[in-house]
Amino acid sequence: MTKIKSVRTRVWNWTGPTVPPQGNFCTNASDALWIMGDAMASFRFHQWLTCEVETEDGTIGIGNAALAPTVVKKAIDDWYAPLVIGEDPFDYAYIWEKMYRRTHAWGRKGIGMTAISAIDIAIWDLMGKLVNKPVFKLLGGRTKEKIPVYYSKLYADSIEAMQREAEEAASHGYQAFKSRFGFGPKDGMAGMRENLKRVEALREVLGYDVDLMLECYMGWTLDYTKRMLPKLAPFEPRWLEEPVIADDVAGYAELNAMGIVPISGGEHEFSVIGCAELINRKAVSILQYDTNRVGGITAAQKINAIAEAAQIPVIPHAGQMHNYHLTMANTNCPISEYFPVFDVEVGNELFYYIFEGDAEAAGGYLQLDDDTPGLGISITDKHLDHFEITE
Ligand SMILES: O=C(O)C(=O)C[C@@H](O)CO
Ligand SMILES: [Mg+2]
Repeated sequence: MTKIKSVRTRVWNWTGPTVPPQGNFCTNASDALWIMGDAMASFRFHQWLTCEVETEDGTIGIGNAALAPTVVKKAIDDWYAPLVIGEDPFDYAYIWEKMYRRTHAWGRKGIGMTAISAIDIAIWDLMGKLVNKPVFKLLGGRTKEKIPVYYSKLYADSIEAMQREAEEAASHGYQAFKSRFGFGPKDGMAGMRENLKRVEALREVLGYDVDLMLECYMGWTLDYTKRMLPKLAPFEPRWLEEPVIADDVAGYAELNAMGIVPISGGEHEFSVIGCAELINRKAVSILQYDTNRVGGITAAQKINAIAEAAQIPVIPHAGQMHNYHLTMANTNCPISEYFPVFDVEVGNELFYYIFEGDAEAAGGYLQLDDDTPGLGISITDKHLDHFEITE
């Protein structure tokens, strides 16, 4: 069997045009700081990491990650690549444990686990290519004719702009939509009313026969969320996402136990055991690990089994092919998040400019090809003018 001979990392720094963020476009963890600065400071993904794992026979698997790419690159180059080179990619579970355990003192959450994720995703792409099968066929196969997706954008804006965007999205056949709150604890009662007006306005144009999800991106507090939940309930949100900071697992459990609106989260949780804690403590009703942070496909598939046993649906955070393959192969993953193709804004959509082959939604669904090996993406040179690449 062919062995891994190299791991190549590149940081893709977007230098092209970006859509400037509106004020109050999305609450986030930095809102609690007394000096208000850049509204996008705690989430801007204008850099991306690609990680290519190559075997002796010249086959290349592609992985990627979007968290702190320059630091993750250094971690892979200096620490993780040497652990992987010389291994058989089909020993993926062993390789994962080797990466996890050899760096356990410092690597098990955050940067370290993101590095493991990027390599692991590349190894799955590689395995698919080596056996000429799509990754979802290695994970269990097709559990759905096609994957329903939810439209994920609707950042807070004027009521008219949000209604226009929702109507436009609905006209493309989406049956589920996720919107972002613009106001949080620092905005007091007046901000609460602004939040509620926008949810009401979205229901006004979308009606109540489709799903509406609401995202806080960790910009609220426990107290604020407790006050908001009864006010949101009449609008029948499918879930309230990441109301409080990721470390406040007790807060998630308390909010979820209120049973007013299902609480979702997990996109900032790491590893099998980290997600198992969210599940075991019933901290979330919907688990949303991010595959390129949580530990890649190897970890995600184990988490899927734990979540399924607890009957907690898994809807991975973000678009991207690795998430779609997992969703296709798991009955307990009912739907995928979908970032519409758009000019670069917060950066969620940057992967469309780095890769070719990402599935595109049509009529509210997307499809994976039974005959395309691996994840089905390649690195494109179409937008090279708009990137500064560090190797
Ligand atoms: O898509 C999500 O769930 C995110 O958290 C993305 C981020 O951009 C906040 O909206
Ligand atoms: Mg989210």
